[in-house]
Amino acid sequence: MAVRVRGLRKRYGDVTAVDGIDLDIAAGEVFGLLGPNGAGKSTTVEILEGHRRRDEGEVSVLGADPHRAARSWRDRIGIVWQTAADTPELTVAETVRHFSMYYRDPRDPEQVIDQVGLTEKAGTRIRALSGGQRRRLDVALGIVGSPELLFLDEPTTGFDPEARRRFWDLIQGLAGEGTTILLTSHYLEEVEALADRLAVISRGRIVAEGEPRTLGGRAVAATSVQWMSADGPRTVETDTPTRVVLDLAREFDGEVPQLTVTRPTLEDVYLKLIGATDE
Ligand SMILES: Nc1ncnc2c1ncn2[C@@H]1O[C@H](COP(=O)(O)OP(=O)(O)OP(=O)(O)O)[C@@H](O)[C@H]1O
Repeated sequence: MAVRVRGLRKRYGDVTAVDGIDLDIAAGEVFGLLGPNGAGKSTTVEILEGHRRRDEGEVSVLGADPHRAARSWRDRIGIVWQTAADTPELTVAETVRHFSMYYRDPRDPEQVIDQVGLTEKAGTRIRALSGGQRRRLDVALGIVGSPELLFLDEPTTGFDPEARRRFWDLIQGLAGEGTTILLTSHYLEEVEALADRLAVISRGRIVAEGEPRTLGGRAVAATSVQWMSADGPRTVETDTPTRVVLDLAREFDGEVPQLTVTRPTLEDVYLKLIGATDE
């Protein structure tokens, strides 16, 4: 296990931010943490990173308690901070090179800059980067130490669609090399594209956990079949969509006009899950 958490609790005064979380993340897994604003995602991640003290519970990250871990442990994890680089007058290349020197076994800075798509901006000062470019630099600084475990807290906020796709390729590449990744995101399609497993967290508790494909009974939920009948659009919710389509094909004697067959999206399931705990 790369990450093992049992009974994690954290309070800020009257607010219980994390209210008894259990979590297992296997080595090499990409794990997604989803939840609405204020659900407790960042608090959980910060505790796992060793940047926040917990009130209760057991936490093991790469075999150590993050709160007591040594310098050598820190070398094995990567964190994508929101605005890691505080060096506005340095260039992209200088910053990545500078950060790489903190690690025992860094990646080649030039290659990292290329991986995040900043080669053209390598000679540009940080202060002259756009918001999305800065975020890409944050990602570069998170991976330059070749971490075994990478924490990505809302990594693609502010990315344009092309940069987001490129980032997904990068993450899939890192996962392919065996990097364990804990990702939080508000973009459901991002978690669906990247995560092997995910947990939905709401009000400090995990309300569902599983593969994106099957979360919250998604794979067995009723399927919606829609088509255009002579009287207008029709929709049927069914557990046997194949049978419905076969019957329709027979009825129309061939192509069914404007036929669509849809299962609930991850977003449908997610909204239902967090809605259920809001009542
Ligand atoms: N330093 C702090 N002091 C007091 N309360 C805090 C502090 N940090 C977080 N909280 C509260 O704890 C709860 C959980 O916050 P947290 O940042 O972990 O949520 P989150 O799921 O990461 O939210 P978001 O999606 O908005 O980033 C919230 O109610 C928040 O207001």
